[in-house]
Amino acid sequence: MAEDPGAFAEDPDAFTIEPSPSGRLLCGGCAPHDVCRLGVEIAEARDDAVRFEVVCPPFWHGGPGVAHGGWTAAVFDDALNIVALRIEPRLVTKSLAVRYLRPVPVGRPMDLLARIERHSGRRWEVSAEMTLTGTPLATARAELRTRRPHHFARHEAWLARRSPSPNGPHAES
Ligand SMILES: CCCCC/C=C\C/C=C\C/C=C\C/C=C\CCCC(=O)SCCNC(=O)CCNC(=O)[C@H](O)C(C)(C)COP(=O)(O)OP(=O)(O)OC[C@H]1O[C@@H](n2cnc3c(N)ncnc32)[C@H](O)[C@@H]1OP(=O)(O)O
Repeated sequence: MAEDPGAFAEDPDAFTIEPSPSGRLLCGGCAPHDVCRLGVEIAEARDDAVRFEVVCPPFWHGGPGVAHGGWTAAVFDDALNIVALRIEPRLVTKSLAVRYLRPVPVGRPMDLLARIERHSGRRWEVSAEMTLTGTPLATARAELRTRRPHHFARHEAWLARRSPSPNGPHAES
């Protein structure tokens, strides 16, 4: 079915990123808590790079004293977006590749440096490294996209067409 963005009564994409009461840039799930529940804090920001202090909370442990790999990936997703969000507020992650080099400890402050590698049009290439006392634990690369207008409204319209119907689920593609 053709999509007409002009047909959307309301554009959820119009939301703006406002710093939380404590000045943090937080995603939708953490904004009401005024704290990043992944344990990510900006330590230092430059034009094309941001340094973070990250600590894996105990409830994200995978093995004994060791972070779940999904925590590491989520932290990279967060940091890699934040480094570009400072220039372009309308981003989504298109791909994310993580290399797990050593186990990541729970409850230990670590350093994460994220940088913009390349930017052209809607395409952003970003990279990051997580270290403990200078030793790399994990690295990541991601490709981000500047969202097209009406990205979230388009998603909602697509989802609405997936609603169960009397003729059975997924009757319309
Ligand atoms: C969940 C979003 C969160 C955004 C958060 C931003 C700020 C938050 C504020 C403060 C936060 C502070 C720190 C931020 C920390 C973290 C940020 C996390 C960022 C994320 O973790 S972000 C979630 C994961 N990442 C996605 O969720 C992307 C899903 N991936 C796509 O969205 C597209 O893939 C895209 C845009 C990457 C490439 O798209 P493109 O434009 O280059 O290519 P194209 O147009 O050809 O689309 C290809 C096929 O996707 C269909 N398609 C496209 N857009 C659509 C839409 N809106 N609705 C329904 N279908 C859609 C087309 O219809 C076509 O389908 P088909 O092949 O069947 O024709």
